[in-house]
Amino acid sequence: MKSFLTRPKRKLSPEPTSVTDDDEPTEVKLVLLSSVHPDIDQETLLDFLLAHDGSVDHASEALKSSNCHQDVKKSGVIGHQQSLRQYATGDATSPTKKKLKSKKGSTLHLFDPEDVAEHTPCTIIHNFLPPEEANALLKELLHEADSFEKITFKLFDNVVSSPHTSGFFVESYEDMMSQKSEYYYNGSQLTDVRRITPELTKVKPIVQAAVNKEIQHRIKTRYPNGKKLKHQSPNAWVPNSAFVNCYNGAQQSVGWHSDQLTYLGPRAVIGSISLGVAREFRVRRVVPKDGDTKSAEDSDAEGQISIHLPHNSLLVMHAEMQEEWKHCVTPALSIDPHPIAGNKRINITYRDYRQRMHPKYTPRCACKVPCVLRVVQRKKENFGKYFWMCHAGNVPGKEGCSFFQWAEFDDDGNPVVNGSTVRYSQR
Ligand SMILES: O=C(O)CCC(=O)C(=O)O
Ligand SMILES: [Fe+2]
Repeated sequence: MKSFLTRPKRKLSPEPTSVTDDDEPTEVKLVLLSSVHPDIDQETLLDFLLAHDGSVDHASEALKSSNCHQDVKKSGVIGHQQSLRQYATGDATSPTKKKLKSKKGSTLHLFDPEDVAEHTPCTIIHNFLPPEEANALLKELLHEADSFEKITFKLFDNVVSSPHTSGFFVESYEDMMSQKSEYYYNGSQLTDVRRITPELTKVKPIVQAAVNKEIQHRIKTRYPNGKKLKHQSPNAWVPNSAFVNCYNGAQQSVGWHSDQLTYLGPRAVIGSISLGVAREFRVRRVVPKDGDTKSAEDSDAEGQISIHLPHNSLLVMHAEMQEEWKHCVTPALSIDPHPIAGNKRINITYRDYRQRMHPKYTPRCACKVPCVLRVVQRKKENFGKYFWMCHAGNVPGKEGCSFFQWAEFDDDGNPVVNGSTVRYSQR
C-alpha cells in the first residue's frame, strides 16, 4: 500500500514536514485508513497507526481484529485514551509525578505545567497575556485567517488539502520580498507572505521575554550539568517571524511532524500561543532503532503524551524538541465553542530565523534550489547527525535530484564549512 503513496507535496507554505524518509504524512495515512474503516473515528485510527509504527497495513489488520467496530455500534463513541490516573503507581488518588509514564498505543494526558515540564520537551504558561490583549490578538488573527489558505499535498497524483489553514508573517517589507524570492519550503517559494500585524507586534516582546526566561530555567533545571545543549545557540532568542494556523472545527488538525530546521538552525526553540478553542497537542519521542527488535521499554518511550492547550496559553518547544520528538494536533471528538472564536482555534508559532541560516549560505543541489536541513532521527547509526538534501521533488510535477551532504555545526549551532565556522554578514 505504501508504494502507492506519494510523498507530501505541500505547496506555498512554510509548514514543516516530517523529517524521516520512512514516514508518509499522517493525513494521507488517515485518509487511507478511513477509507477502509469508515465507522471508526480519526482519534482511534491515529492511535492504531501509532501503535503500529505508522504502518497503514498493520494498523488496518489490527483494526479488523479489534473490537473497535463493535464498540462503535454499542456506544457510538470509541477510543482508548487513558487518563493520567491510570499511570499513577501507589496511591491512586495522588499520582506520583516521577512515575507517570507514556505507553505505546495509549495517550498520557497532561494538564499541569509541572507535569508538562517533567515529561515532555515543552513548558506551558497558562493565562499568559492580559485577557484583553489575548482577545484583541485573537480577533485580529481571526480576521486574517479569513483569507488563509489550506496547505496542499499530492495523493495518488491528485492535490489534496491539509485539514487546517495557515499564514506566514514577517517583520518588514524587505523580509517579505526576501521570503518570496530566496527562501524555499518543500521545494517551492511562498506567494502569501504578510507583514506582521499590530497585535502580533505588541505581543512579540512579551513572548520573547517569557521564552528566554523559560530557556534559562530549562537549562538550569533539566539539562546535563546545567549547561545548554550541544549545538544550541547561546544567544538570546529573538523571534522575527510568526507562523499562524487556524483550526476551524473539531476535525481540523495537523499530522505528526517535526518543524523544519533549515532556517532556524539546530536545537531551535519555538514560542507557540494558543487562542480560542482549546485543543490537544500531542508529542511523542522518536526512539532510534538499530535493526534489532525493539524492547517494550523502547516502545513505551514512543507513547503519546497529550498537552492540553487552552485559550491564552504559551507553549515553549525547547531545544530538544525538533530533533528528538514529533508533535501533532489531533482531530477532536468534540470541542467547547469559544465566546469569541466560535469553533476556531488560532495558533501562533513565533520563530527566530537565524541570519547564519539564511538561504544564501544553504548548499544548493543540482536543481539549483537551496537544500532542506534534516536530522537522522530513526537510525541509531548516525543518530542526531544533520544533513542537507534536495527537496525540489516535493513540488507537484517536478523531480528532485539525489543531492546529499552532511551538515556540520559548531557547539553553538553555527554552520561549519571545511572546518571553519561560517562568518555571516549582519544586515
Ligand atoms: O497548532 C499547534 O499548536 C502546532 C502547530 C505546529 O506544529 C506548526 O505550525 O508547526
Ligand atoms: Fe510544528
